[in-house]
Amino acid sequence: MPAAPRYKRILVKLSGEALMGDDAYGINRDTLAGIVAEVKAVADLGVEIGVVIGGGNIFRGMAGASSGMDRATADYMGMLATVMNAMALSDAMRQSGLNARVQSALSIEQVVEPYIRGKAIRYLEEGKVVIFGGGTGNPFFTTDTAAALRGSEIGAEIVLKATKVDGVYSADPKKDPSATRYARISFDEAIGRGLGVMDATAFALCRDQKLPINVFSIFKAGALKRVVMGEDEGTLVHV
Ligand SMILES: Nc1ncnc2c1ncn2[C@@H]1O[C@H](COP(=O)(O)OP(=O)(O)OP(=O)(O)O)[C@@H](O)[C@H]1O
Ligand SMILES: O=c1ccn([C@@H]2O[C@H](COP(=O)(O)O)[C@@H](O)[C@H]2O)c(=O)[nH]1
Repeated sequence: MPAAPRYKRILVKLSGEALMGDDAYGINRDTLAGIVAEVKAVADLGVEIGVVIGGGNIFRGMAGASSGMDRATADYMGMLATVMNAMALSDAMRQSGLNARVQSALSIEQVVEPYIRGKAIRYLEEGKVVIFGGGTGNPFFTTDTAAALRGSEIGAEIVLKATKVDGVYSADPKKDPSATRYARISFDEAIGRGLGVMDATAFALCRDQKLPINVFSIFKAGALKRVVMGEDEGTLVHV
């Protein structure tokens, strides 16, 4: 008998920046199709999947604020960017045969339906992938925190941070080539060491909800499925 997935319901935090592929900005169609194939491989196992998508490929509030823009205004622009990514992701999923729904934390009902927790859970039970756009709906937060929040709300067993690096390192591996990767690390240690792969708010919420996080590279073929099957992949952040 084939092995069963370790998790029945997961929350995938998908990097916005990863959608760029090798482009300098925006969404690379081939990269998007590759990411969707990774998600489909897990959906085909019968795993219920919620997705929170980032917006760094289009706009980050901090970047706007650093060029003189009001921070909250810049953050709302960042949240709108995540809704665009959610729509592109849902469209690519539809093309691959996946049934996906977008819900937004910001109210733009002509475009996507609003976030309604009960409805999201029903979609998951029906086997639909639910893509949460608009982050938390509040400025001064990130989509990592949205992933911790939605993951807690939908009763996910784990948050899977699908990003550009293959785990949590002792320092940012893009800046420090001598950084080493942890196979496992506790929330308290990750927060205490100020490891920048996720913001402290997201780490703290997951810690308090006893919701583990697995950080892995979305560019490594089959990595998402390996995490879901309970194999060693990336870094497990645990209570
Ligand atoms: N200690 C660390 N270990 C691993 N990565 C780190 C660390 N510190 C900083 N980073 C950086 O964090 C990045 C991932 O987090 P970031 O929030 O920037 O991106 P994302 O969530 O993948 O994208 P987006 O915000 O667009 O959704 C990595 O690309 C890496 O360069
Ligand atoms: O809850 C949230 C989530 C996001 N934002 C803003 O959006 C951008 C893009 O999100 P990333 O997590 O960086 O991918 C972020 O920089 C914030 O400006 C937000 O305000 N609130």
